[in-house]
Amino acid sequence: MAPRKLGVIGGSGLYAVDGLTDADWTRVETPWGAPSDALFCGVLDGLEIVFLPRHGRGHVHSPSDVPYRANIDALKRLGVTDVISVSACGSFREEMAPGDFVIVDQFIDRTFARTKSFFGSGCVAHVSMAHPVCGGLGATCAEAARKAGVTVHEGGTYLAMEGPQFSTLAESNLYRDQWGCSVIGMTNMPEAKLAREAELCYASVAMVTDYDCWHPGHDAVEVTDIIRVLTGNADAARAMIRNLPALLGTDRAPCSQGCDTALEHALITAPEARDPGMIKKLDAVAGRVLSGPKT
Ligand SMILES: CSC[C@H]1O[C@H](OP(=O)(O)O)[C@H](O)[C@@H]1O
Ligand SMILES: Nc1ncnc2[nH]cnc12
Repeated sequence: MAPRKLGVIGGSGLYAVDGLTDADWTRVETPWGAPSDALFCGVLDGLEIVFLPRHGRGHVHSPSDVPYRANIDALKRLGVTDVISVSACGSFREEMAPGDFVIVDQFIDRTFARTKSFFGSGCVAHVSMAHPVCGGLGATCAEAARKAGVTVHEGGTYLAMEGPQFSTLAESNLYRDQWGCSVIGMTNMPEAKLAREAELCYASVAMVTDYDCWHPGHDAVEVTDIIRVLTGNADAARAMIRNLPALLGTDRAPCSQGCDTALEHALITAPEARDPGMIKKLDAVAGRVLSGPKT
C-alpha cells in the first residue's frame, strides 16, 4: 500500500473547500507554465488534500484558456495520486435534474483549441482512453455524494464543447438525440486525457445546473440561472468532499484498472531518439517510466 494524496479540481462555483487543517495556498511552477492559481494543500480527517480552483479564484480563466497541462503537472508534482474533478454541466436527460450529480464514465471531446497532450515531437506516447475515468474512484464519489443527501446518477457521457458560448439548439439536439450524451460542459477535456497521461486516477463529478437549450419546458441556458443553482451545488460538493476521507482511506492499493500504470506501454519514441529537453519537461508526469531502462 502507498500513501494516498487526493487532488480536487473545483469548477465553476467551487473556488474553496472547507474543513482542512494545516492548510495553506502554495504556488507551484511547472514546465508548462503557471497553474490556474495557487494550490490549497491541507489535511482532511487524516487524508492529504490538494485543492485547485480550475478557473482561478474570482473565475479568471475561460474554458479554452485554463492551463490544463500546468494544472495536472502541478498536482502530480505535489504527489497527488487521485484527482476528483467537480464541474458544472448542462443536462440532456429529463431525469438528470438541476442539483443532481452525474458520475461521468465516458466523454465525447469536441474541443479544438487546446493542447491535449504532454507528449509530442521528441517523445511520442499513446495512452488508452477507452475507459477514460477511474471506475473505483467514481464509485467512491457516488457513495460520498449520496451520504451528503445528493441524488446521484452513476454513468453518463459528457460532451466537452469548446465554448465559451453555449450550444445552438441544433447542437443540443444532436448531442442528445443522435449521440446519446447525458451532460455537457466545457472543461473535462483535455483534463481527463492529461490526467491519464500523468498516470493519475481521475473521476468526474458533473453537477447539473441547467437543461442546456433542448428542453421545451425550460428557457435557454443563461449564466445568471446557472450561478443561482451553483451555490447549492457547491455546498453539496463540499459535503461530498468531507465524506471522502472515511471512504477512501489514507493508503491506496495499485489501481485495479491500471490508471497508475497508463504509460507502461505507451511510449513509442526510441530512447536514443528522444529529445532531452522534452524528457526534462516530463520529469513529474512521466518520470516513473522515463527515468528507468524501459522503452
Ligand atoms: C459558468 S457556466 C459555464 C462553465 O461552467 C463549467 O465550468 P466547470 O466545468 O469548470 O465547472 C463549464 O464547463 C463552463 O466552463
Ligand atoms: N449548458 C451548458 N453547456 C456547457 N457548459 C455548461 N456548464 C453548465 N451548463 C452548461
